Amino acid sequence: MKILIKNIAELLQVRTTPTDRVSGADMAVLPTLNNAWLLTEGTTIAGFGTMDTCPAPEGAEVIDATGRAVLPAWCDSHTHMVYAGSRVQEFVDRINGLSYEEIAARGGGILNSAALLNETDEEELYRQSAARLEEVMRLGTGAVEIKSGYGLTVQGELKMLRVIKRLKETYPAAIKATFLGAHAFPKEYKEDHKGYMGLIINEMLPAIAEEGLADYIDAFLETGYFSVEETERIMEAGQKYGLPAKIHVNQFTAIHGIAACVRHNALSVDHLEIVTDEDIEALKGTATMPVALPSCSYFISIPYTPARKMLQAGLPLALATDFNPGTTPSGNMNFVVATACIKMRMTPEEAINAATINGAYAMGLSKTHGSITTGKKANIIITRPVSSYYQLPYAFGTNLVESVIINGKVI
Ligand SMILES: N=CN[C@@H](CCC(=O)O)C(=O)O
Ligand SMILES: [Zn+2]
Repeated sequence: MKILIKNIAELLQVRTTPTDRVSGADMAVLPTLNNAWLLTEGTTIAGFGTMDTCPAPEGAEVIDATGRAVLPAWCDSHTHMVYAGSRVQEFVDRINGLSYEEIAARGGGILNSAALLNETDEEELYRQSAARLEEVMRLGTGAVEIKSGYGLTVQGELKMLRVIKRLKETYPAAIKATFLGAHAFPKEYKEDHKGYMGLIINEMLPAIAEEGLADYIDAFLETGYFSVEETERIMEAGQKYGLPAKIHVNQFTAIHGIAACVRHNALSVDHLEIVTDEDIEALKGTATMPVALPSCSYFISIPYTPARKMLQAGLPLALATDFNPGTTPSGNMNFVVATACIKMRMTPEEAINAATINGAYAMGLSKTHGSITTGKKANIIITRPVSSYYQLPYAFGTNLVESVIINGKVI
């Protein structure tokens, strides 16, 4: 199957030389073609150019994109979209004055979602999760990472990861699975960290590896959750099974966790609402991608990642949703991009780079996703008519995604 998109007003994120990620000042550059065409063939991008070179391939479906922007589908490198039910009561509790940490200290938060998940059967969990995935694909997400971490038992974690596997097999979006058994200490292990660490390392990990259910390993490195030392053990255990680390860190406190993640060659460090100069120094010149989650800052009213400071230091930055029932019940990457521009003072060019090419890097997909490049996956957003792509973050509450192509098919 071939699709020819022609008369594209602005074709964004056009990369002809291999680019795995962009950093610092380069993030302000978004290579663009005006008055362009793009051809897909099968599941990949077959070519693109300006309209004076537009081909007329036989049998191609033709889409006229007059007045529209076309860009790579979003690459959302951090989600927890496999979960049961919601935490809507905690949302109201926060409105009434409780903080995220206070709710967690009362036994709510992650443990609340874990209790519900363990009561929910796999079929129902799949049904709820598939509906979320379908929604975000319609909003332009073509590649997504999904974490476990609401099981916190061997069976619960396996159930989540099996649901992720089934989503991978069923949907055209690229999906990476991350094992997050180290998301919180279950109540019965509150005073027995060693015991839960043993369960993760000696029981969960081997069972997950046996079924080939995970691509990455994660831990919530935070005061009151997993310490630097515990997270280091988790990363080392993951390495033994070939699972690189993607770590939740610096959401509420900076406790020298980023340097530890870098030492363990983490693929990404995510959240980063609190970032010190030492953290920035630790990230410089490394292969670790910092990932900001502005919808989380928005929803639970915590600081935004200091993007300007990080880009000025020459670092790269990716943007992701953090879609989860507690801190971010939204998987909308369009809102993430807008919020990064509005609240983190990222330019539209920086935000789009962060949500495409750098997002792909943060889940090991930059060879196949994240840019308009011949041979990469045909994962494409066509917008509604816009005066320019600046309208994407500007009109922040409006859905400007008109159609989405994933793996060469209009979804
Ligand atoms: N902070 C850790 N994990 C999730 C939230 C988990 C939850 O509250 O359910 C996050 O990334 O924000
Ligand atoms: Zn998260």
